[in-house]
Amino acid sequence: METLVRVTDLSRRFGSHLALSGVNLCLERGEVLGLLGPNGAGKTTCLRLLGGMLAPDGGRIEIQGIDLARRPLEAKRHLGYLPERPPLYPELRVDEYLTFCARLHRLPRRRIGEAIEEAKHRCGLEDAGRRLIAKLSKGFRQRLGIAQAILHKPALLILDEPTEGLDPFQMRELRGLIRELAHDCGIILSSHLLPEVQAVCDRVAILYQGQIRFDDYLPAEQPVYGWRIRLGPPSSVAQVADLPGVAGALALGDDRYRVMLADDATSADLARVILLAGLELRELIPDRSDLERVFFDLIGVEEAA
Ligand SMILES: Nc1ncnc2c1ncn2[C@@H]1O[C@H](COP(=O)(O)OP(=O)(O)OP(=O)(O)O)[C@@H](O)[C@H]1O
Repeated sequence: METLVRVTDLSRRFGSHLALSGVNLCLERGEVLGLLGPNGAGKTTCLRLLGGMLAPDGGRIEIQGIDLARRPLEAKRHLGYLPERPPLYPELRVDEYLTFCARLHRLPRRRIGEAIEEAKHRCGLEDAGRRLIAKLSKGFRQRLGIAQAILHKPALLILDEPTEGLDPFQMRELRGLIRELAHDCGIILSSHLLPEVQAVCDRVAILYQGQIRFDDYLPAEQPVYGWRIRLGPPSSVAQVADLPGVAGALALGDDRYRVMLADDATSADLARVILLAGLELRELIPDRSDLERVFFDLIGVEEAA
């Protein structure tokens, strides 16, 4: 494993407001890390610090072992950054814009043409070179934003809310691209959507009020979505498992059960068959993974408030 990024005890204030405090993170090559949190949690601040756009008040960032504060130019050579709003010039054509970015990345002149073709190919922009940026769809603009970030083949790619504002089809395409890019670099992306992070990331760090509250790998397989029920006594796991639409049941004690539904069954179906079987339904709640529990405890409550 090659550690691309190591963040230690990072903090940043804006006036009296502590936007980020005591953040520790690391990222290995090949990993996609999702920074998940509600609006104002500190995601953009964290990514801007990682990208060297903002200086921290405390802590340390190392990119491929290079201290970003001490050797910024050297460290930044290893990173590509897509801000929340891609820095595009609508009056330029795609090739013109990428040539401009290649110069900013200080690519040698003789390598620019080849680097642009490769970045366009990876981002599905092969036929877009002559198109005016003003005329590109939102999905293509995001692709172009990513193309400018990977021109110089960085080891670390930072993507701030990359799928924000895309339609479901564009989102799926961009997720595929992110997974593919992760074959040869490490990626940190931010999102405020749990399913988004679950769909594309290997690991998730939940940021809330400027602090990391959860940091763990996601299971390779999506957790099977289940339900927890509590019935009136007496009841048995066999009664629950035999209900139509129930694929499996596990007794949790005190007439509580974890229930897996067959593919097309819903929680409303479950409630109906329980009542039809003459059982008393006292509780029916979604069975969440640890990640979902943390996320909904912190963020679900916040958003509902
Ligand atoms: N330049 C700034 N000046 C003052 N306060 C700022 C600045 N940038 C961010 N903040 C504050 O820091 C906190 C974290 O903001 P940040 O943009 O990092 O959150 P976020 O998680 O990216 O939110 P969003 O999902 O809305 O983009 C917020 O309270 C925000 O108002």
